[in-house]
Amino acid sequence: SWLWKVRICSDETLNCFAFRLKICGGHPDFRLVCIEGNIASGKTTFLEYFSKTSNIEVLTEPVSKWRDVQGHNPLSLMYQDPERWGMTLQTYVQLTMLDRHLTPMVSSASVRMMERSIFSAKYIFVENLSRSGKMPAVDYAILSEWFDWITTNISIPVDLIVYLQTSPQTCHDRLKQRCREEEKVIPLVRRKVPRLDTFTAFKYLDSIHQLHEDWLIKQTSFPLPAPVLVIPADHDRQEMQNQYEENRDKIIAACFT
Ligand SMILES: Nc1ncnc2c1ncn2[C@@H]1O[C@H](COP(=O)(O)OP(=O)(O)O)[C@@H](O)[C@H]1O
Ligand SMILES: Nc1nc2c(ncn2[C@H]2C[C@H](O)[C@@H](COP(=O)(O)O)O2)c(=O)[nH]1
Repeated sequence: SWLWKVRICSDETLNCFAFRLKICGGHPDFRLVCIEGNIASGKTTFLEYFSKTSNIEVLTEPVSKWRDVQGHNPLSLMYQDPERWGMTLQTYVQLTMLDRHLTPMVSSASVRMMERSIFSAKYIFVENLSRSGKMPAVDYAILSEWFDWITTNISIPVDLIVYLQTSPQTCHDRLKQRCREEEKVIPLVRRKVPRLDTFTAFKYLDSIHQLHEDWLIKQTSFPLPAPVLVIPADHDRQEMQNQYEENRDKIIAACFT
């Protein structure tokens, strides 16, 4: 029996055990709040504000990984040719968002705020590529099987979704202001051209907006992994900080009910 005890305590067994625990969802000792919203709706700004709170740990979207994976930029490739590169980007988004969900806390905080989720990657962005005819059915089917396997076999607890609800016009204006390199291929003016642009910004932002509304407000499209707290986010910076403060206690309380 001592040999069995030695085997149980051997490193590879413990590592394997820890891995299984991680995959099978050992109960995390923190609450997770996913901050959802359209492109340029103010999620990063929201997280920057709450990152100053001692009891909250913040995880932003791994956009830097999508812009540089071993020297490749799948985000840029997708914007330039979504039919060819949509699957490539979404496969990597799904991997990196799963990694985000499973990343252990690095602090003693009891609440983690995470920018978006593996759920919005699938229910918003993959769905948008598919519905706009920019993702072949076979790609959509394979991504969906991957997503279903992951969410069936791996525990991915979410305690609250905060939805920063904006109008597409507000996001359009802020996107121009931010001016991210890869997004420059999105024509930021409503162009009247005979053929449809790959990404006519306003149409793109409006589609992404509608998918958020269907999922988080009307609740007619996909299941919700957690309750939703809606924060109107079209206001200016100062008013948004007031909104953040007015909702701070509500956010924390919702995590522990
Ligand atoms: N309330 C606001 N009013 C005006 N500009 C804002 C506001 N919140 C954020 N911004 C600006 O809009 C752009 C997008 O904000 P960001 O927080 O990066 O959005 P997201 O993370 O949702 O893409 C940034 O340039 C940011 O400085
Ligand atoms: N095709 C996808 N694009 C995505 C996804 N998640 C984010 N994004 C894009 C949208 C923006 O260009 C950029 C960062 O998003 P912000 O909302 O922070 O501006 O990445 C996705 O799953 N698929």
